[in-house]
Amino acid sequence: MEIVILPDAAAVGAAAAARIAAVVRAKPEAVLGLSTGSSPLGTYEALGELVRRGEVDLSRAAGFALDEYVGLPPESPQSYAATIDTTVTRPLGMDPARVRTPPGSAADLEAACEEYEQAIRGAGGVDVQLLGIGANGHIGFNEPTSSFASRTRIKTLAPRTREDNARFFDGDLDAVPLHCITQGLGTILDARRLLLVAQGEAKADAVARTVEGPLSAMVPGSALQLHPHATVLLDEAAASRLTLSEYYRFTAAHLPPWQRVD
Ligand SMILES: N[C@@H]1[C@@H](O)[C@H](O)[C@@H](COP(=O)(O)O)O[C@@H]1O
Repeated sequence: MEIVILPDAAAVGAAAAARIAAVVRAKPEAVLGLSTGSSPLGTYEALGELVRRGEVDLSRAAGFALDEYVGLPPESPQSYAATIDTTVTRPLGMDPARVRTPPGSAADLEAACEEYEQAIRGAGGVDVQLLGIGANGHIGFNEPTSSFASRTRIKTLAPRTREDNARFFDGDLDAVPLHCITQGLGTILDARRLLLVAQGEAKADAVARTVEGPLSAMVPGSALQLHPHATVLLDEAAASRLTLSEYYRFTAAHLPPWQRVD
C-alpha cells in the first residue's frame, strides 16, 4: 500500500486529482469509481480545475458510484444520484449517459444489485476507484462486519453512519434512510487501482486501523491491504495516529522516478 502524507486537505485533493487525470490521459474511456461524502469533494474540485484548464478531458470516461440510499428518488437532492450529478458529472464534463448510481428506488432491489454488478463488468471493470472512509472504518456503505467477499447488495446503515450523515438531511436523523445499496468489498477490490482520501482528526483512528491494523471485517477499510495497487492520501490530521508515518514520509521522498505522479 502506498501511503502519502500531505500538508493539508487541498494537497490531498490535488494529489488524488493528479492520479485520476493520469489514468484518464492514458485511457480516455477509463471507468472511474465515484464516491460521495465530504472527503472526495476537494478531489472533484481539483479535477474540475484540470478539466477547465484543458489538462484532462473526462467526456469519454464512464463512472460508477459506490452506493445509494434505498427509497430516495434520484431527483431528491440528498440522493447520491443527484449528488454525483451536481458534484461530479456536470462540473467535470462527464457524459450523464455514462455515469451510473445504484438504483435505490428500483422495484426489485436484489435484481438491481445484480444488474449493477453486470454493468460494471460490462464496462470492463473500474480503472480507478476513489474512496472516502467513515469514522467507523466503512468504505462505500460496507459497515463493520461486511464480508471481504461481498458484492453489490442491500445493507442496513449503522446508527453511527446515520448520525454522521444527518447533516445532509438538515440534521434530521429520522429523515436519513435506514437502508442502502452498496458495492461490496469484493466489488471494490476488483477495481484496478484504489485511491482512498481522508482528511481531519475525526478519521485518524479509522485510517490507522485501515492501514496498520489487522485485516478485520470490523474495519472494512482494512480490505485495502488485500489490493495490489492501493494508495492512501492523507492530510497531517488524518495521518496523526499512524505509527510508521516517518517511514511513509521517507518512502514518498525517495520514490523512483518511474513511480512519481505530478
Ligand atoms: N457512503 C459514504 C461513503 O462513501 C463515505 O466515504 C463515508 C465518509 O463520508 P465523509 O467523507 O462525508 O466523511 O461515508 C458516507 O456515508
